[in-house]
Amino acid sequence: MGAVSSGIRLDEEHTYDREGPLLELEGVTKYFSQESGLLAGMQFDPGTFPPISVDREHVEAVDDVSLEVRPGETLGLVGESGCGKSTLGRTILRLLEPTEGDIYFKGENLADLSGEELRRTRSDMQMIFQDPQSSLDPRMKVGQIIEEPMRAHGLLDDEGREARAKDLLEKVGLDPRHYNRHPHAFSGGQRQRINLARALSVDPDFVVCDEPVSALDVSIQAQVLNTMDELQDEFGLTYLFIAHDLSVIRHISDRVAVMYLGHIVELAEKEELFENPQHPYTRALLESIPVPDPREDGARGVLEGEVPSPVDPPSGCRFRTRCPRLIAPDAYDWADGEWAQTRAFMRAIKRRSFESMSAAEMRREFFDGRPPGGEAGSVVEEAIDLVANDGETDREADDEADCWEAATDLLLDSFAEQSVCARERPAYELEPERGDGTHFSACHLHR
Ligand SMILES: Nc1ncnc2c1ncn2[C@@H]1O[C@H](COP(=O)(O)OP(=O)(O)OP(=O)(O)O)[C@@H](O)[C@H]1O
Repeated sequence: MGAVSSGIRLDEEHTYDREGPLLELEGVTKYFSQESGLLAGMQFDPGTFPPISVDREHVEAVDDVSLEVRPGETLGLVGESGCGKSTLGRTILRLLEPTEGDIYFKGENLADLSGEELRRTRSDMQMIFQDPQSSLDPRMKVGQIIEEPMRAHGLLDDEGREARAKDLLEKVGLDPRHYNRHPHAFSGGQRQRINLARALSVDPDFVVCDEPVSALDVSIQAQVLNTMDELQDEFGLTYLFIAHDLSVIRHISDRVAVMYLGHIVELAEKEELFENPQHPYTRALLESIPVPDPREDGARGVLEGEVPSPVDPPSGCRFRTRCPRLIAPDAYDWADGEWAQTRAFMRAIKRRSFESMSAAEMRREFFDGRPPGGEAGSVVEEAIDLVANDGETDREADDEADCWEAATDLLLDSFAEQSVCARERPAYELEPERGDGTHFSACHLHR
């Protein structure tokens, strides 16, 4: 093959123009097994050989994710750090072996591919990473860096590769005369452009972009995003765009998937998701975007508490332990407002967010003096008794802590763990308010 003269696409005949998704995930799950703490995880069982076994814990990084990515679109994947976004991206590209589930690319199950087919599919799916510094070999020249994937896939001859590398430099907004420079001569934004050129050198159809602009100055981010947008049209690209920053996601995405602790909790077209968010987690994320108004303190509805460990994630809805809208357990009768008060009381006890007070003060503070009646009321009274300081003189700190813990356990076991949010994993298709797409929300409020 000679130099590329007829445009930048290498194999237009392989462009995916069929109906249906380019990529489809069915129940994709990725657990990492890790040994639990030394000795703590050792089990001694004389009935087995060897009698000592090591308890393995599983980090449930991605759990049962099903979604599709359509040809030509940008699907944004957003969520707090550690929620499993990168793991999902890497599992899609088979850089990690899925624990369970299937990944279909252009209708083919990736697990069934081998030999030439697998090789071609691998070049069709590329990834760019957050840190343009460490992903570029400082000893190599920019031209070599861009040509490397073409060489690995046996594309073009030396002359053709050089011509294409220079073409690509121009396409990503760099000077082709810088072909012989080393990466250190470039700024962060320029280095990310080099990464783009390298990923595009093999003419992929699908690119996983893992936080590609997070390490860049905000002023540079938009420029790189705009270039990525232009290249998407020219190269016929489909992006899975991973970011924790909602403004970046809003800039680049057509549809947005929100991830929390290994689950997709909401997925909708961009406008629908930003204007009509349905999942309490999405709402909390949107509300925590800093507002550029100095009079706002930015602390509206901000997410409370820590993300639980993915080693032992909550049952049902994984967000329920932090959710301000946890659903009332059906096992009790609740009069208007009683559940909201009880839920707030339960959270305050769990966080120990108030100083010890008398039972009467607690009833007044949390229940306007009228705690719920019936069985729910008995549980509430029992919890109040546990932490109330009535008649107590100088309880030891340890005893005090035990009392709060006992009250927390009682309330969580009696109420939170009985909620449908704890008992069933939610999944609902909703009617969107905007656009004609679909709107998925994993929240039982849509029951
Ligand atoms: N190789 C590994 N072995 C064990 N646990 C891992 C491994 N890789 C990731 N994890 C864990 O899996 C979970 C998901 O991590 P992942 O990096 O996918 O999240 P993320 O949303 O991309 O976060 P970030 O934006 O911080 O990269 C985390 O709890 C992480 O500690």
